[in-house]
Amino acid sequence: MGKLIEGVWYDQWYDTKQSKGRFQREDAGFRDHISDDANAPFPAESGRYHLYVSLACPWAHRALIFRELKGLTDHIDITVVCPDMLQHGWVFGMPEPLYGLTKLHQLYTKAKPDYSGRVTVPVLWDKQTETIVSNESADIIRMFNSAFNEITGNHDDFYPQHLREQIDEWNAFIYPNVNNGVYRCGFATTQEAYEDAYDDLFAALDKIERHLATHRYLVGGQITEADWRLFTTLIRFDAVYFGHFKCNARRIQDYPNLREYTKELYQYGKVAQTTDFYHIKRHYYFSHTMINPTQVVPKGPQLDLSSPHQREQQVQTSL
Ligand SMILES: N[C@@H](CCC(=O)N[C@@H](CS)C(=O)NCC(=O)O)C(=O)O
Repeated sequence: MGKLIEGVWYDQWYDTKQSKGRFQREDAGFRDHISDDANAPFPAESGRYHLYVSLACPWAHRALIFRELKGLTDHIDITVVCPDMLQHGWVFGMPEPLYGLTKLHQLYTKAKPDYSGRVTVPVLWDKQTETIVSNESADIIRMFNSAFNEITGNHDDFYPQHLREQIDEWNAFIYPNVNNGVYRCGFATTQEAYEDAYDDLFAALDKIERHLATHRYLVGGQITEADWRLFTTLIRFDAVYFGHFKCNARRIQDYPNLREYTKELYQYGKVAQTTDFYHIKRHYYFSHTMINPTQVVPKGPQLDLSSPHQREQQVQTSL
């Protein structure tokens, strides 16, 4: 694990000394946008963009899910990095297809030779101008949601105008407390920082559990972006965050509504095929050697994600 400083790679762990042991996620460095306007700098075009992902990473998983749901698999190719992220950061098992690079940080310096910052997935690459359009999953899923609609003919909308305010509210609550909340637990280097993050996380999950007792989804009776953003953390929770990140007040299995909701989303469309528990467990347990120095990866837990979910009955009985 490391970062680029003025284009040079340094192998270093997150610095939590300045923040009293608290993990603080860096903002993404590339924030451009693909648009459905043909004259935009990055216009939507079939075959022009390439997505670099890790199957382990919850942020990259959002992008993979939207690529599937929005019918983009024939229009945007992907490269999957190795689950092991060690001294070189994210690396490719085989040289990646566009330039034969072996490490993801080489792609960042190809886009910006003096880049400073962390080298993260997902990365949305423009083959034409040979640069990174965006390495921010929150932006990438918005682009996938609408920019390619004319090309794919898929007009499913996970961020509909009339629900935007409520979706944004849930996102603003779920990001610090849940999505990043599990990392705030796992990467904390002081007891106090860990306990604060843990309390925030379980207060948030308890609140979402109560909400899901009377609402099938987070917002508006339909699956939205807010659900998919929550899902990629929930699906990793029992396998990784509960043990490895010490998020162990309760498992998702112990929350009846969250458990069935997670199953419903997992069973939706081709979402199960975007979820890879080998990569998920291997990445976290093998890469974070300061948390798990033996690099032993647990065999369990055994999860039942495929039995029919009970969401209809659950929501009806509590109304
Ligand atoms: N804000 C980014 C965060 C992405 C992110 O932090 N990805 C992690 C993988 S789960 C990563 O690549 N970490 C490498 C590092 O921090 O060095 C997004 O949502 O796209």
